[in-house]
Amino acid sequence: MIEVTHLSKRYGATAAVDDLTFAVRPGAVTGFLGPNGAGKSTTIRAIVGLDRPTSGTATVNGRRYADLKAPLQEVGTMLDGRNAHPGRTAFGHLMGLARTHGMRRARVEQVIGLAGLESVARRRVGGFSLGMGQRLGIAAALLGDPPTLILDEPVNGLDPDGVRWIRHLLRALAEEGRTVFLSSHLMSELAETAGRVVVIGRGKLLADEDVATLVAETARAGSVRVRATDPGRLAQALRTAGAAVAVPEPGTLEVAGSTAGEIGALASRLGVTLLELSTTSGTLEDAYLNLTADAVQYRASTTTDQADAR
Ligand SMILES: Nc1ncnc2c1ncn2[C@@H]1O[C@H](COP(=O)(O)OP(=O)(O)OP(=O)(O)O)[C@@H](O)[C@H]1O
Repeated sequence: MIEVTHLSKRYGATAAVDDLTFAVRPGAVTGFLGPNGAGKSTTIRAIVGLDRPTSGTATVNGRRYADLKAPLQEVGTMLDGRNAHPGRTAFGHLMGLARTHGMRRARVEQVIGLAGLESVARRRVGGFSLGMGQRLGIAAALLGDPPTLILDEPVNGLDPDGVRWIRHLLRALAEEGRTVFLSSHLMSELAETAGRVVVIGRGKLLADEDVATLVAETARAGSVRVRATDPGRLAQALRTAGAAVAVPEPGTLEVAGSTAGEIGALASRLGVTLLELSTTSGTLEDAYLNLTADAVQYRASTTTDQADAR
């Protein structure tokens, strides 16, 4: 379990992380989302002891990272896929890590298999594609067979096959009872992988929820697209019934606050023939953009304010 409690980190006048509190539990993949500059990397660096918080704490299984006896066996991290020496082979890089942490060659072979690196294990890391570098970073994170994994933007640079691979791997690791925490600035990347999401903006917590709850909330906020023989009459009746009706193009209605079934029944009562009736549920991406809209706007207006002040 990862626990972040009243965590704040300031860089001069910038509050990169501002009184952030959340917990990441085992047995699920938890996504860590926020727009660029929201404070995700700063939070992760505080969790793994690379940044000293201005105030508050970040612990893994109740202890600060610096106090962990065998960090590699307790927390697997991937903060930057490209931290291996370019002149080394993938195998050499992993073997070096394994030796300094008292791990056996068999484990190195195992993680090379898990990360799908068999065919390139003897090649120099300097010639690796971004995706291969990410796989190597994940292999290194898994080396100590840790119960907790923290991955900063692991999907970055992976092709569709790689994305599918990492989704399966992370879900399987969570199903084994591990704590899996990964950051992204794209909801779409996480929606199919994570069971839970922690969303931040401007260093503050915006949401800490099950993805299923977010999906349900988003679906409720969806709308119904309607084309009908007498759209004007149908629109009026819908408005009278309390629905919000927009007309995106002549003859087409966009209805919120009424289900497709209710609209169908109403049209039938009015004797209006429906030509189209389709539900458009809001996407998780929409929910995320709504959540973070203020954070992004704030950043944009701050830049403008600064420009105006000059
Ligand atoms: N070492 C530093 N010195 C000064 N400011 C910093 C430093 N590191 C981060 N910041 C600032 O803190 C804020 C949060 O940055 P952080 O990198 O944690 O965000 P992020 O959510 O990881 O963003 P991204 O998705 O772009 O990686 C930003 O305004 C950033 O400019």
